[in-house]
Amino acid sequence: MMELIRLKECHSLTLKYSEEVGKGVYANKEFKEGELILKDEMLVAAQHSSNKVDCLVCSKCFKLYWFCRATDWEETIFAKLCCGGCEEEHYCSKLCAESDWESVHSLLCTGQSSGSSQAAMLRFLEHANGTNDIFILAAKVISFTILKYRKLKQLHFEGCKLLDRLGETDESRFSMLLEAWKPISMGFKKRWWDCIALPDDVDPCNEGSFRMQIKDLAFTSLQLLKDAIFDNECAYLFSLEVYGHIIGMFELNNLDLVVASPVEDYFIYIDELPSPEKEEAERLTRSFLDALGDEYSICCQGTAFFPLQSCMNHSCAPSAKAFKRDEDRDGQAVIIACRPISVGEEITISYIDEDLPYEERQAQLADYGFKCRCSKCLEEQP
Ligand SMILES: C[S@@+](CC[C@H](N)C(=O)[O-])C[C@H]1O[C@@H](n2cnc3c(N)ncnc32)[C@H](O)[C@@H]1O
Repeated sequence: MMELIRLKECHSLTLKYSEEVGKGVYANKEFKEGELILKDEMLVAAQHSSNKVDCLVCSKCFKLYWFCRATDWEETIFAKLCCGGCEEEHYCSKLCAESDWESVHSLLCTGQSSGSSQAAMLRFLEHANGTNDIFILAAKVISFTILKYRKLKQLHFEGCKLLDRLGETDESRFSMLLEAWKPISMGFKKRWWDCIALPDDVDPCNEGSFRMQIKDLAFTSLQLLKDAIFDNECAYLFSLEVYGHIIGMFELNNLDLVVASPVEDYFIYIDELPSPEKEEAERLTRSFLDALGDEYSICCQGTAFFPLQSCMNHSCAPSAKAFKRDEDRDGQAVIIACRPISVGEEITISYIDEDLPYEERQAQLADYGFKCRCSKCLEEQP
């Protein structure tokens, strides 16, 4: 964990473990109110399939498409293609396309040059889109780990060519797989079917069969994924236990991906202009807004895995807020201090609307599997 913090050069933060709440993030320096604490880059992310129709974003950095400036015309045309030739993913630049291909997409692509069985991958995606698109995120985690493992293995054996691969043992392969898995292990929690909240329309006496149905759904999805990308050397990743934990990690981590539409800012800006500049600006931009249609201000919505943010615990009187500033136009998580924070203090965020009454807060937090005992709850509990 500390390695990840070092890699991200977050010298101002530290991770600690407590019996009561597990991992937590603590301040190594003082933060002023409004100061940036952390920009956490997502490891894997996916836009909700229903949101894809209304909001075109880069599949790697999640910047809104027409907001990205390409350097020249050729780049603009080239940038939008996936390296494998599928039409599912779109990119704002060649750099994003190549980086996504190398880190995740090459195994999940349904194009001609994909590294998986196209028909099997299509079956997996169809099932995920028809049931729960969290499976696509889980597939991305598995693909990320396999590709990283292969890269580590290649690097390792390039380094000891003369050994004629004698160094390749089950043990060395396993330790490379563990190394590839390390960033994901940060968010590992409970199995999906154990931690998913019971929906309101399910009678508590049917809880057992509900959880069984969820497990069966995960099993079906995993079989379809195995048909598409199974790798014998990474067989551990394809166990139902690991798959259930990966999905559970998204269920329990408060990791929404939101990238606002820049058009919203335009309206705020225009509203604040004095007359007659306001009317003039509206006249000049009306044709552009008409061309964009009614859904111009829909933001990108999805789910992402942010390794460090996933270690931040909840408080109804939080010390920090996940809050995008004007300049934060991509899918990174931005954490800002919402009051002064002293050295050694825990950085907490609120997973819910902390202004709700006590009972409602506790009910919503039950979905995350815990009863909140923060200072505000202790004060307000009946
Ligand atoms: C996003 S994770 C936070 C990191 C977590 N402590 C860990 O070890 O990975 C959310 C989980 O942390 C625990 N948690 C977070 N805030 C808590 C709190 N105020 N009280 C008790 N448990 C909490 C719950 O188990 C919750 O499902």
